[in-house]
Amino acid sequence: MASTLIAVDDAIQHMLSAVAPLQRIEVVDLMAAAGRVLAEDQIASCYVPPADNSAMDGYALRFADAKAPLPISQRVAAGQASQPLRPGTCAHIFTGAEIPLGADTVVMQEEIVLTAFDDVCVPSDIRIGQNIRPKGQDIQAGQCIIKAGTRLDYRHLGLLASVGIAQVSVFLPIRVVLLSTGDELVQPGEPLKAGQIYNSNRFLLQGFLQSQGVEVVRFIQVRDRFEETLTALEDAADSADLVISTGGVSVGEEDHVKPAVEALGQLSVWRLA
Ligand SMILES: Nc1nc2c(c(=O)[nH]1)N[C@H]1C(S)=C(S)[C@@H](COP(=O)(O)OP(=O)(O)OC[C@H]3O[C@@H](n4cnc5c(N)ncnc54)[C@H](O)[C@@H]3O)O[C@H]1N2
Ligand code: MOO
Repeated sequence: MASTLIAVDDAIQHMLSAVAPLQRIEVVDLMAAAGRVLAEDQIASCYVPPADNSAMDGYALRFADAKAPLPISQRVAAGQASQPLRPGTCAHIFTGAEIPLGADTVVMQEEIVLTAFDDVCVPSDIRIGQNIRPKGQDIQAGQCIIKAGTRLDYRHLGLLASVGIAQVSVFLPIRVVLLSTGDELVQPGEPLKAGQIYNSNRFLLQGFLQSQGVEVVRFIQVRDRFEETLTALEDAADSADLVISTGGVSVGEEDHVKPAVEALGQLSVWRLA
């Protein structure tokens, strides 16, 4: 009978080719988006960092001006807008603050010497561009930062927030009904009588499905009766995108899932190798 068995990979291919991806979409706040699957590519509409900023507390200046003592013409802290730098001067600047237009170098405050007039003298071994985090170093505007189909985790939330995205389109979860068949099944927590066995499949499946972001909308347990199995399958199909049943698929008199499926539709994959 080996020739009637279907290889697992073939069965998976067969089932995948028979279904279409669900396209139900909703918009959720970023805080509620962890674990959800993105429905659209996410494009950055701004740069990160949004402007050149200082990696150090110190003095921003034009590299070309660095040889002479430089009077301090402005003070810029993080969160403040800066003014264009007056030629021949420097700006007292703090970590995270925007580099004034015209400045191209930052010297740490530990490395400078103040003259008697509070002008700033910088060492001779500075490099142009030092201690500046350039605009767009992390992300460029227009760049796709996350592709549709990505399941969002905490790292994606941080990335989306960094470009100011507050809401995202995500797919609604797949709705699954779990159907356990078998007169012998008992829920954990109940006493186990002769002939009975604990329903472990339900917990295994439900736990796995939930970990995959699937919504288990209902659990049904049926006894080994044809009518009961038929009714349960019909009910389940009404409220679910997918019904997963366990048990009742052998070939004995007590196995009603196969005839019930055939009575309601068609069985297209049967007997796996
Ligand atoms: N002259 C010196 N300057 C600095 C020294 C030093 O030894 N001498 N040490 C540097 C080191 S090391 C560090 S670390 C930083 C620490 O500075 P801050 O604590 O002021 O930096 P942050 O406030 O953490 O900002 C860094 C950067 O990140 C941005 N930021 C801050 N919070 C958020 C947030 N919630 N979301 C997004 N981005 C955030 C902030 O704007 C800055 O660009 O000091 C060096 N300086
Ligand atoms: O070394 Mo800082 O103090 O974390 O970048």
